[in-house]
Amino acid sequence: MAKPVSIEVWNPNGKYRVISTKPMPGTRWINLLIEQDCRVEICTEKKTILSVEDIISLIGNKCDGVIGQLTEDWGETLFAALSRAGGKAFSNMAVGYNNVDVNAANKYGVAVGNTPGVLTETTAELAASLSLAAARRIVEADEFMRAGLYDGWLPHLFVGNLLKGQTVGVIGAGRIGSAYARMMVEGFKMNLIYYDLYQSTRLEKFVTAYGEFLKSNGEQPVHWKRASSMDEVLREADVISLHPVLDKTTYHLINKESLATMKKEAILVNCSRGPVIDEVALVEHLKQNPMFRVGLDVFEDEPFMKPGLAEMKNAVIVPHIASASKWTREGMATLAALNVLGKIKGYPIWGDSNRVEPFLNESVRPPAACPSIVNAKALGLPVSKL
Ligand SMILES: NC(=O)c1ccc[n+]([C@@H]2O[C@H](COP(=O)([O-])OP(=O)(O)OC[C@H]3O[C@@H](n4cnc5c(N)ncnc54)[C@H](O)[C@@H]3O)[C@@H](O)[C@H]2O)c1
Ligand SMILES: O=C(O)[C@H](O)CO
Repeated sequence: MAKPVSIEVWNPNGKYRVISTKPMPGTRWINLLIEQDCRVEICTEKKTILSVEDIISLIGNKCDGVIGQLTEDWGETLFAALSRAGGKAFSNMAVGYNNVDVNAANKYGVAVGNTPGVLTETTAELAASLSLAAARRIVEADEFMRAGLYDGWLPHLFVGNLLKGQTVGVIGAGRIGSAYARMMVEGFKMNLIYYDLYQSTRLEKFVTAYGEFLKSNGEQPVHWKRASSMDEVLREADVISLHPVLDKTTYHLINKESLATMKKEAILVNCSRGPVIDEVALVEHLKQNPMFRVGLDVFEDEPFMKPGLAEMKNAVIVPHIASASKWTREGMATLAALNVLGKIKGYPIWGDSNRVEPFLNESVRPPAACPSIVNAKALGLPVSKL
C-alpha cells in the first residue's frame, strides 16, 4: 500500500478531478481549470522526484487528467492506473516527452500533451549564455575574483575565444536550435553550419538576408551551410550547440569518436537532453583537452553528474534551467493545463502547435482547443478549424 501524498485542493466541488504532480508557477492555469468546473489537486510533497507509486496514490480511484513533470516515468503502469480511474488526459509541463511511453498512452486511449513554442526563445537564450560563458571563461573568472586572487590586470589573464567571424554549429535546427542559431549569427556575426533531418529554409533565408545587410554596410557578410552529416558540423564548427529531441537516433550522438573529430579548442553546449552526450567520454575528453570547453544544462543521469565532471574547470554547469524565465514557466503551466482541460471537455486539437500565442494572451479567453497533443493522430482526435 503506497503512502498517501500531501495535496492542496482548489475548488473542492468541481466536477472533473485534475491533478498536478507539482506546484506550478502563476495562478492563471489554476483559474482556467476552476472556471471550467475542475477540482484541482496539487501535490505538495517535499521530495523533488515523485515515484510511480506516489503518482498512483495521487491518481486514486477517480481522476480525469494529470499534469506531470519530465522527472516522472510515465509508462504502462501509470497510464493503466489513470485509465482505471477514468482519466483520458495527461500533459507534460515540458516540450520534450522522452519520459513518456506514447505507445502505452495510445493503448489506454490517453492523450499526451506537451508545451512547445513558449519556451523556444528562453531556452535558446540560455544556450547562448552558456556559449558565451564558456567562450569567455566567465565562471572561472568569477570564482577567481571571489577567492580574492585578482591582484591586477595581466595580458594573459583569462584569455578566451572571440566568437565574431567564427562558425556556430547547430545539431537539431528545430524551434530552439533555429532560435539559437539566429541569436549567434545576428548577435555575434558568426557563420552557421547546421545538421537536421529537415531543411530549415526560414533559417537559411534569415542568414542570407543578414549577410546581405552586413555587406551593404561594408562589413564582412555571414554565411550558412546545411551539412550533409553531423560529422561535418563537428569538424568545421567552433561552437556547437545540441538541440535535437532525445530518441534512439540521438542517444550518445556525442561520444568518444565524435568528440575526437571536434576542434581542440571547440565549445560544446547541451540544452537538449543529457543522454545525447556520453558523459563519461566527455569527462575524459575535457581532461585530455583543457582548451576544449562545454556548457551543460542537462546531464546523463539527472540529477547526478558522472564522476569528475564537477571538478572540470573547462565545464560550465547549470541545473536544467534553460526554460526558467517567469513568463515561460507560467506559459508552460497554462499550456499543460489547457491540454488536459481541452481533452476533458472534448475540444479539438489546435492546428499549429508552433503557434501557441493565442493561449498565452491573458486578456482574452483561450481558444476552445488543446494547444499540443503529441499522439492526436494515433488517437484520431479532430483538428480545430479556428
Ligand atoms: N534544457 C531545457 O530546459 C530544455 C528546454 C526545452 C527543450 N529542451 C529539449 O530540446 C528539444 C528540442 O525542442 P524543440 O522545441 O526545438 O523541438 P523541435 O521538434 O522543434 O526540434 C527538434 C529538431 O531535432 C531534429 N532531429 C531529430 N532527430 C535528429 C537527429 N537524429 N539528428 C539531427 N536532428 C534531429 C528534428 O528534425 C527537429 O528539427 C526537446 O525535445 C527537449 O528535449 C530542453
Ligand atoms: O523539455 C523541456 O521543456 C525542458 O527540458 C524543460 O523546460
